[in-house]
Amino acid sequence: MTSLIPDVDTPSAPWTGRFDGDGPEHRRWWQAVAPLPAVTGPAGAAQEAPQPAARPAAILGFASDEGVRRNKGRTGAAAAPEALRRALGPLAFHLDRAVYDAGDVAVAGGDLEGGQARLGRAVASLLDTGHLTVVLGGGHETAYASYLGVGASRAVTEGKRLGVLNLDAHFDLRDEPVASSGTPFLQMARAEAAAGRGFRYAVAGISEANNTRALFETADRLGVRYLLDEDCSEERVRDFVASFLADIDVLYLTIDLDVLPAAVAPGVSAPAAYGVPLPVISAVCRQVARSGKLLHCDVAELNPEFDLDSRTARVAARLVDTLLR
Ligand SMILES: N=CN[C@@H](CCC(=O)O)C(=O)O
Ligand SMILES: [Mn+2]
Ligand SMILES: [Mn+2]
Repeated sequence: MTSLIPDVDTPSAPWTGRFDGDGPEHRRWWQAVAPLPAVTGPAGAAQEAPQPAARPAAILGFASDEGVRRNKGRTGAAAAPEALRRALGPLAFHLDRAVYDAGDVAVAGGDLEGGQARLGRAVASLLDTGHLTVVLGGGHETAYASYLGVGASRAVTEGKRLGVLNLDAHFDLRDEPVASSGTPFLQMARAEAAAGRGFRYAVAGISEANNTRALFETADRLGVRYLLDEDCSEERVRDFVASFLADIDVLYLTIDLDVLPAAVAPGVSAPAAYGVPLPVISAVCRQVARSGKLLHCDVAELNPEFDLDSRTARVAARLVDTLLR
């Protein structure tokens, strides 16, 4: 099968999960996900099912922890796309949309920038062919790769106002000589300025104790909207997200799993001492899914090496499932 997206270098691995039967009433993710079909290629399994109404989703893995390594964190996130597919596979499939797996972009030999460029081209091509794109990171350097795709998509280049909503304990606005998992949103701010566009960036879950005064000053200078972790009640976050959504046309949502409490998400580079409760994060995902503005999303920072009973991967899988409802 010819790939729609030449920049993807690893073919999709087969999805697996529990088998309860072939009928739609038994369907789980592993049975519903189909390889991304070529433009004129044979129909995938998802096309054999009754045609769902919603925009098809396309999943891409970004197998990278080069950004985490450069940011002096705990490496291992390069194995996350595989762990996330393994956690998604057994989930019961209740979605009203087709889901395709477009494979992985792997960062090799420390070439983070090359990998980000390739993922960006793949995302832009999938967006421009009508998909809701979902990237399974990768360290949070995934966000800049995602942005390259979103920023190059027709939706954004033709004038839709883009908003970037980050659920994260960290701003990731570091001003460093090299790109890393700590720099993606400053890179975006600069790229948006170069494109003559405003940068609309909001973060929920910021840990005051884990972001220096310099980072808060950068956030203020860039007009970043943020909510501290201790202020993330369900109601406050709902209002925060609603007011952000009101000012944009299309949303890129990025979930850094270290926004969750360490007991819920132990498998990350920097586990959160405080963290935003899972029901709040899950409510944001439902709110965003219902808004009709979600253009692209990703989950980042899963490190399977430090996970316990795949707890973090299971939580991430459930959030992805919620986002695609
Ligand atoms: N992706 C970003 N990570 C955090 C890491 C913080 C830490 O290691 O304590 C940051 O750079 O701020
Ligand atoms: Mn973080
Ligand atoms: Mn982050």
